[in-house]
Amino acid sequence: MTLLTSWPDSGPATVLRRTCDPAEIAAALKPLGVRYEQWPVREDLPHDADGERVSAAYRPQIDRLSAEEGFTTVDVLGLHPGDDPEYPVRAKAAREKFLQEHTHDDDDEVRFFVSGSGVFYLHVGAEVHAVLCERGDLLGVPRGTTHWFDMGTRPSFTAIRFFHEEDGWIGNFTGSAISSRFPDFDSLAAGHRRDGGTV
Ligand SMILES: CSCCC(=O)/C(O)=C/O
Ligand SMILES: [Fe+2]
Ligand code: NI
Repeated sequence: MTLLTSWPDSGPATVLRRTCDPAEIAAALKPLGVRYEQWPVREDLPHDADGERVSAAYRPQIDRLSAEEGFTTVDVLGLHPGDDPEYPVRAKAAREKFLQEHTHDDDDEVRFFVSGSGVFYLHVGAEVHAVLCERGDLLGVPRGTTHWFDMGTRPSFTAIRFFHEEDGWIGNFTGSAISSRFPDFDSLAAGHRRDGGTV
């Protein structure tokens, strides 16, 4: 189950909202201009399937969303523990990059989780909304939204990323250390599992 947790941006001592209900999550995110929906998952796909297999498996959904929203570029980003000796270095570098609060000023951030999980933290107005996404979740965050992303200390996810721009991922970092003051992926996922969640 997906988990949405909201706090004031002053810190996580007060929880403003905590829900696993997909309809509640979609309704809470809608006023922020954020699209949240769940797509049927391809159970036949290995969790660490390569980009070509992922694109082929989700081709109808990719084509439909691209036509609907005018996306011109789609890529598949995957990171899974396995035999790759480079995994620890790649995982650390990727985590550090996305953990810094940033915006994408020229493009929306639209991601579909093919497997695994990760947390998007949306810093909107005076609140922070953490969306713990898992397989089957589509999140669409409008350009200019201040956010960060945590994949945890042992990242395992594959996501399809949709872009309007050929340049792909361009982040503008705010320089804020806010991400260090909020529960990280490991802690949110552990709490969610204690409550019976599957992430
Ligand atoms: C789940 S896709 C990797 C994260 C990403 O692309 C991004 O922009 C995070 O803020
Ligand atoms: Fe981002
Ligand atoms: Ni869950």
